[in-house]
Amino acid sequence: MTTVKILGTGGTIASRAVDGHGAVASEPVENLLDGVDPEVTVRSRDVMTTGSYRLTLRDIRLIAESVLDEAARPEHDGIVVTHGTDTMEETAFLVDLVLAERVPVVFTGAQRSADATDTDGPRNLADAVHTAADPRTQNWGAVICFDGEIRAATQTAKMHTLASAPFAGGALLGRVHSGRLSPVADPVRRATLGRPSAEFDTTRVDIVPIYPGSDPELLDLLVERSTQGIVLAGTGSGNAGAGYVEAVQRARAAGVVVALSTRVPYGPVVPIYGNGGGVDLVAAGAIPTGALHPFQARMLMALLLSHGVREPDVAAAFAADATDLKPSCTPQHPSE
Ligand SMILES: NC(=O)C[C@H](N)C(=O)O
Repeated sequence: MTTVKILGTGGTIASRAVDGHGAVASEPVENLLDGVDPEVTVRSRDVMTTGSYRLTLRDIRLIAESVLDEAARPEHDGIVVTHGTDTMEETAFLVDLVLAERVPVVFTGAQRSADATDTDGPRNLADAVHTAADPRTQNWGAVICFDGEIRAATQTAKMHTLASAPFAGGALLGRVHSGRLSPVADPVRRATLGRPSAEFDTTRVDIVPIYPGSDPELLDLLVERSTQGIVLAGTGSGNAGAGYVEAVQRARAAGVVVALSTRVPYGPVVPIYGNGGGVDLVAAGAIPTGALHPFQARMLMALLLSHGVREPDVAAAFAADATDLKPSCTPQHPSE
């Protein structure tokens, strides 16, 4: 019989209203298993029970370690992680970076609490278990399964605060409905990185959004606060206004690694513009993050820096995401 391990971490799928305090993650994962396919042997345990907006890098490392430990056990065909949607893209991406095993790791959650009459949690969890149990998902890495869609963790982001299908961006690998999984594509996976150590917990990488009138001296303040890395969420294809090129140069001179991402949800960073734009920022030492959005770029940079990786190897790691011409998946059914 197929065996799936479910790791609970909290999120809306595990939340109930607490009088006057809003919804709070409180349900152990074993209370959420009602809709799961009885044909699959399910084992479950809680790693933590919290809203994902509260997660620290340490928490994310502990979740990733639990996943890797379970994935290494030969009795498991797949792993499911229940997780809040707010930062699911960070945890799922970190797991994808470090997962060497072939077992799929399927993240899911809910947009409506466990005590809502129309909660979407049970269906999402049932879909996630089907996905993890299906032999065709072996070697898919970490994926996000939500509202019937299965997406590669890489490049996926929460794009809607309330919608029942909040995730988009990453490659669509398959669809699952009523216990039937239809694969669409296989992900193109990057080389596996070493698992995070305790060093990861305190590796400081900050994100700086660029907007009209934003102050480049924020970079200097972060350098003063001993940041180790800065990800710029640039405008458009990766640009910034007056003063940022010099601020990047100062940060680089202080030994801080700077990456250039974009605040735009879709499309890669491509140095096109001068006069302080992407061409000048890259010349000043900012590493383009390709199609990785700022929050996943931050996770990759934090993992690399915590492993002691220094430039130019950080730049080489980002080069894997550096072009939209490289497909992030190979279609199984080109017509879909
Ligand atoms: N839908 C959710 O799970 C959102 C929740 N605030 C969380 O991330 O924990």
